[in-house]
Amino acid sequence: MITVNEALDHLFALAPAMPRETVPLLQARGRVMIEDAVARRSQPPFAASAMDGYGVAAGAAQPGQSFDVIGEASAGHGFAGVVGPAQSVRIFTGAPVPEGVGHVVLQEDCSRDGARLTITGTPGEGTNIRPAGGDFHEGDRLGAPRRLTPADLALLASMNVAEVPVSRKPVVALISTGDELVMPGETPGPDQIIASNTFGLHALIEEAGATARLLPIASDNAASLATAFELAQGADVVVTIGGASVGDHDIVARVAEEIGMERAFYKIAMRPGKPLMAGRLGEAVMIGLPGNPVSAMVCGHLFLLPVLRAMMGLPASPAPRINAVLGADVGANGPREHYMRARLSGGVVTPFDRQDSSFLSILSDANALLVRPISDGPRKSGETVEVVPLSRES
Ligand SMILES: Nc1nc2c(c(=O)[nH]1)N[C@H]1C(S)=C(S)[C@@H](COP(=O)(O)OP(=O)(O)OC[C@H]3O[C@@H](n4cnc5c(N)ncnc54)[C@H](O)[C@@H]3O)O[C@H]1N2
Ligand code: MOO
Repeated sequence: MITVNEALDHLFALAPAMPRETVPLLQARGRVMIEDAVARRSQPPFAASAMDGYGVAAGAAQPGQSFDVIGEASAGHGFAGVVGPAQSVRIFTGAPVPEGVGHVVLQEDCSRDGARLTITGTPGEGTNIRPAGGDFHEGDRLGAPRRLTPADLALLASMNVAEVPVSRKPVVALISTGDELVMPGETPGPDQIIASNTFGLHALIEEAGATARLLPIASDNAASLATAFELAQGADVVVTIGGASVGDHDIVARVAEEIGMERAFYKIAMRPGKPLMAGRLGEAVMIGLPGNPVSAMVCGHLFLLPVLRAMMGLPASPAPRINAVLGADVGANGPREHYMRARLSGGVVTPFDRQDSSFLSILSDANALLVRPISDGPRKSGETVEVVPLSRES
């Protein structure tokens, strides 16, 4: 059996890179920008007032000083004249600062009588003026590759960049297999259960910025599975769920190979997730996930997400790990790397007692996977361990 990292390397080698496309900002959320964006203007483009108040000459903002108010500057409407040492302008937040003004005094620190202004408070040291280019300058770059966040989109808009080059979203076909499965909302027969990890994986894929295509459940026979593979044509990644193990009805590997899948690996030294398989299927990469619901989801985090990220142009790297302090004693680990469902809180990670790879209630409570290396000895509470965060602490 190969290791988790060896399996990941195989998958990165199999994964096709997505072509480039250009999208307007409103469609760019969560997309991977694959070329640097260059600011087409500076921000602010002019020295701008940060407050509502009165603009006076630098050094003139002293308690008791009086000025003639000679005009007004507001956002979108500058004051064209020059402001002399005994003069001031009414000015509002965002307005271009007129020539001659070096300080904006807050209106709370002033009293006004007609065209006469007197500083009644004590203006602070700060000038309340934002210098031109204080945020960024024309020509500054937002580096790629990066998955665009809401903040990035606001920055790009501010740079006057209206559309961005991104990688096309990978299309992932999801095939659940098994005579026992029905869809949520349907009425299962006495020996049937509801397809579940299919929906978790769908959400993981969409959250990663790819497109998930849920195909009809395939029955445990070659014809049904072959039909599902046909329906998956055109996808960049074909993911099967279940039928990966050694039972008489576990036919995914055989049927996939019959239709031309070139196997890269089968079985990894990992728990849960041992019967994972992968290979090339035409232009696509095929990933055969184990059916146990938690196994499929853990493999989704550890393999599918890194592969999708790499396909979209992000660095080919494993699921991020952090260090945490162990919150309970744990026994020795066996010959497979164990990803224990755990709760991470305040830097302390505590594995759940029940680690059955079919218990979704435990996975739902977990927000991290505690990584137990192959043949790791027993560990005491308080030792430092590695953790793969699954979601934010809550
Ligand atoms: N003799 C052996 N038996 C098993 C081994 C082994 O090494 N030797 N490995 C075990 C491990 S580990 C796993 S993991 C499972 C994986 O089996 P399959 O990938 O063949 O999955 P199935 O048998 O089809 O299903 C397993 C389990 O999961 C349920 N399932 C399947 N798909 C879904 C779905 N989409 N949603 C919800 N539940 C699903 C299915 O009903 C089964 O209960 O094999 C062990 N056996
Ligand atoms: O690897 Mo299986 O995924 O342990 O349950």
